[in-house]
Amino acid sequence: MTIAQPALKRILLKLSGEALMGDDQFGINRATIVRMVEEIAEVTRMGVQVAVVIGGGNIFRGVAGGSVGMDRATADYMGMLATVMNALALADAMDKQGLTARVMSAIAIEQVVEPYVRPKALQYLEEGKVVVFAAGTGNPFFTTDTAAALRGAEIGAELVLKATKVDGVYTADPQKDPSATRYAKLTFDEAITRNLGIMDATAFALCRDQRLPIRVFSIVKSGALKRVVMGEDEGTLVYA
Ligand SMILES: Nc1ncnc2c1ncn2[C@@H]1O[C@H](COP(=O)(O)OP(=O)(O)O)[C@@H](O)[C@H]1O
Ligand SMILES: O=c1ccn([C@@H]2O[C@H](COP(=O)(O)OP(=O)(O)O)[C@@H](O)[C@H]2O)c(=O)[nH]1
Repeated sequence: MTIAQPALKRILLKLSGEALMGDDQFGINRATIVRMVEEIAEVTRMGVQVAVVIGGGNIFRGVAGGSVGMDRATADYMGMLATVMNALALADAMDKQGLTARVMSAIAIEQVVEPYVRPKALQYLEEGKVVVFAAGTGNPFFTTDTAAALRGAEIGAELVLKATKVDGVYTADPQKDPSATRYAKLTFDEAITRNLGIMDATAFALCRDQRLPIRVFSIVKSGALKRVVMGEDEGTLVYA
């Protein structure tokens, strides 16, 4: 009997902050995080190297009211700090489930997390550790989706996997337009010219230029991460 091998060796998984909320209104839902970590552990055991970029929307949108009228860059730094909190929670859950996780932050907070140093991140991945990239790109006016594209390119990931609440890229936002239909695949140029709001244009453009494909899939659907890693058709593929 031949055992099926994963189709991918190194992946960059983008988890939106909102995905960590589960059914809660904001914050981190423990059951949701535990389930996600189980899925990550499963593919790691198959020998896939996993790096994660975590969002901050679940915490940041909870405090965003207080940022109304604030300087944009200052509010963005608050958003980046929110991703550090999520990264710590995620890494803690990973350690509890037998994975070895390392958080690397794009902003220096040295008493709390180690700084992002690319060769160190590559070393951890080679060692089978899960690297959680926190604080996005470290720059205001960007998003964690762009951070996923950037770090994905930097570590030589074969694919960026965007795990989100919807199960792919639709002709319009499916949460607002029930008649929207899902693409099985589409090019970056199509995604950008059609202004599809699933990811920002900066992230799409970076992946397009680096020829780094993105697969958008549902975080709610159990086993989806493994199916993507096995090369099965799950969600939507965006390619150059
Ligand atoms: N064309 C589209 N196809 C799929 N989802 C879309 C589209 N346009 C907007 N969206 C929205 O983008 C969201 C996915 O982005 P994500 O980063 O997970 O969420 P957020 O930006 O709210 O944190 C989905 O929840 C969906 O409602
Ligand atoms: O490189 C980055 C990444 C994130 N952010 C800020 O952090 C917030 C949270 O990130 P994001 O919205 O991407 O999280 P998600 O939607 O994935 O939960 C953003 O709104 C930005 O304010 C930023 O300024 N630069």
